[in-house]
Amino acid sequence: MKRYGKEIAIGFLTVLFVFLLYIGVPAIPLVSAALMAAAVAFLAKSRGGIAVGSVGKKPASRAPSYLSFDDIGGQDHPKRELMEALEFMVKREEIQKLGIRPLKGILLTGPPGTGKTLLAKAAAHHTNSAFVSASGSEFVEMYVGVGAGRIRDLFKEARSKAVKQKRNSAIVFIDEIDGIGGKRDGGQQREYDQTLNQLLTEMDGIQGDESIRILLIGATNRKELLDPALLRPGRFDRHIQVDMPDKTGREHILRLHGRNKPLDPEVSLAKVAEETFGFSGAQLESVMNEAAIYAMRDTSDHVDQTHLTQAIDKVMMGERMDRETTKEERERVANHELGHAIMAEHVRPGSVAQVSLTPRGQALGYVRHHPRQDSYLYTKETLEHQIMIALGGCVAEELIYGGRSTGSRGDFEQATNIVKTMIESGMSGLGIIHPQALTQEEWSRENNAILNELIERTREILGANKEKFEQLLDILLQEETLSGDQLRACLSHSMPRSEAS
Ligand SMILES: Nc1ncnc2c1ncn2[C@@H]1O[C@H](COP(=O)(O)OP(=O)(O)OP(=O)(O)O)[C@@H](O)[C@H]1O
Ligand SMILES: [Zn+2]
Repeated sequence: MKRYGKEIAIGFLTVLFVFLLYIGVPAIPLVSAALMAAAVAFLAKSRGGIAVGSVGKKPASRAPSYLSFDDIGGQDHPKRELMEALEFMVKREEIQKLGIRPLKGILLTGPPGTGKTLLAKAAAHHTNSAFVSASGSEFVEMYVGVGAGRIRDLFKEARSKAVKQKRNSAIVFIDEIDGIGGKRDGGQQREYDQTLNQLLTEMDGIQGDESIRILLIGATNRKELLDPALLRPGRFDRHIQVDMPDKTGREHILRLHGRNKPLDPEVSLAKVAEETFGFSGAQLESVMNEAAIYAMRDTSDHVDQTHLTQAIDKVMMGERMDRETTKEERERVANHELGHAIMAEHVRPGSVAQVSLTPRGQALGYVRHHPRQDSYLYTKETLEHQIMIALGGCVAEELIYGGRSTGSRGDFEQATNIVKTMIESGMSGLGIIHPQALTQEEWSRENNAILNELIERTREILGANKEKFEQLLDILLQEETLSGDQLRACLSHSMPRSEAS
């Protein structure tokens, strides 16, 4: 009915327009023409939801204002667990009849950028709940009492938003909840206590029979820091682990973020997934975005595989820098990187993809390894090999220049992290231990023992290959990059110098 009304209105205006023209009133046609235009605009708008200004243009594909579980890549396990837990909210009456205590809190734990916030938003959509959120980091510097007030307001806001949106439930999401519910010791203790107490009070106040059901979802990447009071039954009842995506998950995430981009038909996202071992969802989103930026720089209207490869490097290593380096610096960096690369080929033949002297981000050079298989278990041998690859840079500098430089800081950090894993996994001389039972001194003694032995082994291997450094250095300095195949060709047989270039 309504729609016909508009058609009739237009018809009427048209007749009026022609009539006015016919009787020859000169000023009026202008007015009626304007009226006509307005009517047409109104009609177009009411039909397609598109304003006249954009008729003819391709309507921008607008993202829906909600986020569903289908918009989250990978993470099948956390998604399933979360949906199961949410049944408690959906099937309220059954739960009440059976006298089951209402689910009050779900804790999502896992590394940054893995989609915890997305999961919380999808949970709100799935249960048709209002959604409010805050971050624990907001609370850290607050004056006494302010934090507690903010928590109270947050829950109040959740209830009133649900009423306004005519929903009968609300989800309160607190990211970095360790900022509020951190263990009660150290510094700003009084404020922590008040804020945390308020949060506990709010949680305890959640009833199963309220007209607006509240669910608290917390996220943290440091669960061990949380106050045990938060983890007691009746508070955060469910803990869901959200991990880094595996290869299939990575491909799924890449596909989701590629939906709004013109990808070249030849693009293989499976390959990108393979090469992005260890990337979080947030980093994968970044890869897709950066690839599109590279396509724009190339004035290409498609994102192709080389754009994606460039984007992986950028997200992994940072933007390519035009840094002025001296000849001596470049040589040292080249030898350092060759140390990593030769060591890598020694312990994992075929693993080096490329050695590069292009400064990126903080690094003056880098070695790109072929993607590894996703693996979740590491043997002592693999961990030792990883440490030796990390130490290869500094050992090479020692062999060639007789000393280290500051360029190995990151390598040492990586090496000591792996040593920590080894000690904690009972692979050290200390046997199976509880890590917290070790004193600082015992830690560093064991750490040094392991590292010194591995430095020695690295030195032996690289020392035996010393002449290869000279041969490879020339190519690397000249070409700025050295492919894995070039490296392997040189290592497998003693290449005369002339063949190297
Ligand atoms: N599984 C995923 N599927 C699709 N996109 C993802 C996924 N994980 C992360 N992202 C992308 O990364 C961004 C950040 O993710 P999100 O904020 O959910 O991570 P988080 O785990 O909450 O991280 P933090 O702990 O840093 O808050 C998202 O907006 C999205 O673009
Ligand atoms: Zn290094």
